Amino acid sequence: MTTFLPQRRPEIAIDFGTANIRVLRRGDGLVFDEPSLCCVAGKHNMTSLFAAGREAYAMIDRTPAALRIARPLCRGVLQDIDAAKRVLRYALSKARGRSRWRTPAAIIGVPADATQAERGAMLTAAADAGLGPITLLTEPLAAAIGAGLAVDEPAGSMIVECGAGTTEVAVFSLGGICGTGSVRIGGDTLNRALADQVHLQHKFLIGDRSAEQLKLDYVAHKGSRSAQGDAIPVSGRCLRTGLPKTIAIKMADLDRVVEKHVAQIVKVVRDVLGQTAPDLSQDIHDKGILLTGGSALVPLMRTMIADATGLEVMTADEPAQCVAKGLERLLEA
Ligand SMILES: Nc1ncnc2c1ncn2[C@@H]1O[C@H](COP(=O)(O)OP(=O)(O)OP(=O)(O)O)[C@@H](O)[C@H]1O
Repeated sequence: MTTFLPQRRPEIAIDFGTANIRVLRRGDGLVFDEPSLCCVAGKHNMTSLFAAGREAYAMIDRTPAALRIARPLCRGVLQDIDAAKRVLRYALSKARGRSRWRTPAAIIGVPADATQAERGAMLTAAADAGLGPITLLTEPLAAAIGAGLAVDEPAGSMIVECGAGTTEVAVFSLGGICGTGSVRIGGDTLNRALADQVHLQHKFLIGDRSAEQLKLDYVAHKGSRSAQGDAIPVSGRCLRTGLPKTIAIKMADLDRVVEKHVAQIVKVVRDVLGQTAPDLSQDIHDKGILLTGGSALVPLMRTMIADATGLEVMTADEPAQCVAKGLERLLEA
């Protein structure tokens, strides 16, 4: 695994995701895991940090005019350098503990299809936040290592890394990536699709956090044998009356939205399989496909990919932590 390591041994690694940021410290493992957003006060280039991470998450959809929620990443890549710097500085200050690092060498995960400009933006934000030499590592590779796949072997293996902003499909052999495909959709896009469904069908508005909760309730309902009824309550504002209300959303209506969402991911998986060399294909046929990332827990993900490919599809243990676990293994190597 030494092939992935930079020249100066990194002290920390960062899984900077659309939904969550996780910081790993060499020797200590995961030392920070919070939502990757911040809340800023003021306008234009006269802003100051009001809150970040978990505290800022609690403020979503509840900010007065003087405050604004800023998300560093959108669809898996950096969109707001200023917010990225603030969130990174906050995460590093929390992760530092009693360590005395100054400009620590770091590994940061990025999507495999990130452009040079997107990689450059991440390097700039990280350097401005006080990080030293930075090595960018593709997230699917980190996820595969974290999930325990033998990526160094001369045999093909495939993962689907299902994040909040992006979903990446990758085939590995001999420590390298032999094929990739991606679609810039993920858990956040699904939340929006669910909120749109509620809006269109019920003339009812729900906020970002309610949409996330609706999705998590749907997942829990699907997974629970004892779940009662075929509807999930959601709170928001009725557009007909303008009043706050709680309504019930039928599971069948949510099934249709999730199915449409997962179908886009299934298409990418099939495309990548269609471009994979025959021997690697055979290996994947023997080993199956592994799902990683928090959105791997979306119920139809496993079954729809299995049905469309005829392959065994497994979900990694603690899928949301796979990138962080892979980065930790590289830090300790
Ligand atoms: N039980 C669950 N069922 C479905 N989705 C879930 C569950 N738990 C978490 N998620 C979703 O997983 C996503 C977060 O996963 P993860 O932390 O892997 O993404 P990320 O690294 O922030 O995103 P990206 O890699 O796209 O930048 C969120 O969209 C969240 O709603």
